[in-house]
Amino acid sequence: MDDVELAVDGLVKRFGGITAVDGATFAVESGSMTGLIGPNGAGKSTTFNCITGIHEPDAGTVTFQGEDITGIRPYYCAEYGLVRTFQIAREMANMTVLENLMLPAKRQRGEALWRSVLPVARRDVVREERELLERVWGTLEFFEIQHLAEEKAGTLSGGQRKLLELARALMTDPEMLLLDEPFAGVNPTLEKKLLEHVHDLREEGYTFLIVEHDMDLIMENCERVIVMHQGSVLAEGTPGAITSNERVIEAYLGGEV
Ligand SMILES: Nc1ncnc2c1ncn2[C@@H]1O[C@H](COP(=O)(O)OP(=O)(O)OP(=O)(O)O)[C@@H](O)[C@H]1O
Repeated sequence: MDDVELAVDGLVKRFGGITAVDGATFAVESGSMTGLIGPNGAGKSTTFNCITGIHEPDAGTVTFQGEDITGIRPYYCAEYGLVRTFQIAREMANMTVLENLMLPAKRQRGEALWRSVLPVARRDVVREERELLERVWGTLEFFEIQHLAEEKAGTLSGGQRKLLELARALMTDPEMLLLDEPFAGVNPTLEKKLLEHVHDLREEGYTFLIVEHDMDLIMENCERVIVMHQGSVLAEGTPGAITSNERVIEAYLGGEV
């Protein structure tokens, strides 16, 4: 692998008696679009949560751009440039699309913290707000959802919400995005659009790791695929190699999907 963006090594996460992730080891190449697949309960979401600081792993390491980020809190993880998309939570649903995009960008700047201790000229605040709004509108335009700016997030369709989730993640200025089922419940037209956006962003240099149950979608759009099974990595390779891998076929035909 030329340039490793993210490396997960011997990751373990237990919940009481359940070992959700059991020694997962894999690497994601910079600028790649990599799929993380596996039968239900394979440990994909828990792996995402351990990488992005939502869960603290019981063992193993997470290295991002050569730095050990194991166990750091989600906020710091985003500061490093590594973010995962989140479903729009209930409190976000009552906010407009515009407000939903303003919030992560403001948080990223640690606004409240430094403003409370440093005197800031009013014109700087105004300039920053203007720049932020320009970024928000740029992002809305990129995703072609300007017309939804004043809509409450809770009123959006499933597909529009997925666009908003991706847009929100982008507002934190990431370098790598972890997408957990970004296409679930999205109609084919919006799915195509969403995929185009992801490919455009990839061409700009973003790295993607995507958990998705739609196997065809992963195989058609990712250049590398990691297969998890029972908490560890069963296989890793190109879509062609994965599709014909006997162990992968067995894991999927084991009646778990
Ligand atoms: N917070 C938790 N508490 C207890 N057990 C959990 C918790 N989170 C996950 N698990 C268990 O860990 C295992 C792995 O779950 P995980 O959600 O990571 O798998 P997954 O591959 O993402 O599955 P799916 O494709 O169904 O979303 C499952 O047995 C699950 O029940």
